[in-house]
Amino acid sequence: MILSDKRILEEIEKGTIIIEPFKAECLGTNSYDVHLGKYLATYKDRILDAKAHNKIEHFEIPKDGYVLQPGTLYLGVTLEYTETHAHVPFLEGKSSTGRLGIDIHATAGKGDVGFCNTWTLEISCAQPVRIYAGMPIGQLIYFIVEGEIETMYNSKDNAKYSNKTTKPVESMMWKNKF
Ligand SMILES: Nc1ccn([C@H]2C[C@H](O)[C@@H](COP(=O)(O)OP(=O)(O)OP(=O)(O)O)O2)c(=O)n1
Repeated sequence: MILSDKRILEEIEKGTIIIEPFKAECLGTNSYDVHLGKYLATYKDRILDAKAHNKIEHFEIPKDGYVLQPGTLYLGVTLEYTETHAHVPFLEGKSSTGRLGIDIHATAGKGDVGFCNTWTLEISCAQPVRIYAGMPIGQLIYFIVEGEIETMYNSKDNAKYSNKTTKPVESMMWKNKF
């Protein structure tokens, strides 16, 4: 089950969901709209290696926007810092971004109970498109979780994306043993 607008507000009042900054007008019927933060990043190397620590370069989106090009993976970040202590948060695109040919995640939409951070966006586009810091970019939806949680995401030793940041974070796949 997905939380309704009223239930999201109740959870915010209880402190089990935190969204900063929070604006009432961003609350949808059963979602909350999130916005593009000012930093983007691209990988330094063209060929990525799933076993290696692939380094990224951050840059700021200029005031008059930045044109994304097809064939490049851009890492973005939500303006919003979120904490979700009792539900499973999912990051989804918005129809209006999708209709511009913008994907905001390559494969990872699911968050974990206990995740406390900004969200890294895995951005690609179908054709060149100018994007702007602060534009609506996606939406968070909240699922009710069944059963007790033994290990919250932020308390896991191996929670790779739990260091608080306002910038996009590169893949930490290199920390996995395989
Ligand atoms: N587009 C996304 C998707 C997820 N996350 C955050 C929320 C998740 O709680 C956290 C971890 O996501 P995954 O479990 O999908 O990632 P991994 O399994 O690779 O990492 P870990 O081993 O830390 O669980 O990353 C994010 O910032 N941006």
